Amino acid sequence: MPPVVRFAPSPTGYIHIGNIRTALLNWCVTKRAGGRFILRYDDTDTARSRQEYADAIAVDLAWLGMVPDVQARQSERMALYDAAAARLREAGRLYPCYETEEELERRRTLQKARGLPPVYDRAALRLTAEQKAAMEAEGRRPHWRFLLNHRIVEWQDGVRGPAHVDTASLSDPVLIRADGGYLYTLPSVVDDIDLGVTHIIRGEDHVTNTAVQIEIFEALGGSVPAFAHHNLLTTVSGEGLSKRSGALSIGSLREAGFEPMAVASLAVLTGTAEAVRPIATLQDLAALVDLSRISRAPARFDPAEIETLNAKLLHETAYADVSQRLSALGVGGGEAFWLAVRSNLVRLADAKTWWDVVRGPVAKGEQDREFLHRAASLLPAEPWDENTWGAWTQAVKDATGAKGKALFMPLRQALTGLDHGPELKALLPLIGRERALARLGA
Ligand SMILES: Nc1ncnc2c1ncn2[C@@H]1O[C@H](COP(=O)(O)OP(=O)(O)OP(=O)(O)O)[C@@H](O)[C@H]1O
Repeated sequence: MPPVVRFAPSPTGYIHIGNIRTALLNWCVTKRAGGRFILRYDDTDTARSRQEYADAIAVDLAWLGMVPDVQARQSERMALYDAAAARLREAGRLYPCYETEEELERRRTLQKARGLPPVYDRAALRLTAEQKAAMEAEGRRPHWRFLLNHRIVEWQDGVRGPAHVDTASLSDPVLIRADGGYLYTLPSVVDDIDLGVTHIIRGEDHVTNTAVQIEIFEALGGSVPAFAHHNLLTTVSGEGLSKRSGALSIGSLREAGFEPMAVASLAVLTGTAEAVRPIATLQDLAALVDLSRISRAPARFDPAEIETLNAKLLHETAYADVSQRLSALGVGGGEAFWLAVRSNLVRLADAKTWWDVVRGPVAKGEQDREFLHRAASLLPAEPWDENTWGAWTQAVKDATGAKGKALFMPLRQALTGLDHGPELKALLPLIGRERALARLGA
């Protein structure tokens, strides 16, 4: 059976490189096996979720080449969660609690003072019907906790190998808040069952959730998917990433002019046993993904590496793959120009700078006018090709005795206005005889 995976961000900010690592790993695992990819907006937190963020997530995924097969929004699926909550209540697995946050905090402080773990003591289970009625009459509204089975929950983790959590060490999780709103835990399981999710690949921030959710899958009679928890990406200084801070957002990397595959390669290969390098397509990247070779330690993400990777990727990119974007930038010169400049680019937009150099005007610095006049008089007739530069500079060398840097640098500076840049044997035919003569001051 082909896999069904989901990427389930909360639309509470712009997704960052860490979130996209999760999305890409899911995409790679499912698409190479002919499976489906669900984009599910976990937007039960109505105060913080925004349509604008949901739209931006879809744009970010599409930019990286991920178009979901199915989209779902939790805010539209409340009836399913209500039905599941009713079933858990009937089964005695969901119970009302009336403690306020302050009461709970006081109890936790006491537990810690006695050297006990700050785990919820299930006091609400001992409330009588009268006590509950009295609290309701006072206007207190319950929140609802899931009754854990207090057992060792085990699973074979795709990244971490055999994994287990003793749910006796956990507080019964709150599934429904006093205002009736659902926390993430229950809707996620209900949707995974309803949408037929077979593999859950997510960050290791969810390991404890997994133990709880496996108990909920079982309580609802759903089949438990395979789980894999990958390491998280951090900043270079080791800090976590958050949608709320906006740091390293996919949108900002796109606006900075990076190639989607440079971003994708770095997001997926960082913190794995694979060497970090630019991979040309998602398909090729998918073939490299091996969940069991993802490191257990958090992986530092260095934005400076994107520049290196982006440059390497462009250096190997074929003209056909960028011709439309070059036209949109106002860059001409066809394939010959692309091949001449691509190894000098860090970002695609840099091509425009070199195109401006070809077209001119170029900056005029200090010039040895006599030398340049001599060189101009030796310029061969067109048509020019890759051999023109070599033949011409040989002629200039023979005539003037200049060699090495003394020969090439004045010519480069006069022809391009710069002391560095693409190889002149490729650039000279694009500049052409007329412009070359003018730049040499002839
Ligand atoms: N730094 C990270 N590195 C790798 N994966 C991450 C990172 N942060 C979150 N994820 C993963 O991204 C997915 C979407 O998570 P979620 O929407 O909760 O994002 P978040 O960045 O953790 O949230 P927020 O900043 O809004 O609290 C989850 O599977 C989560 O494990």
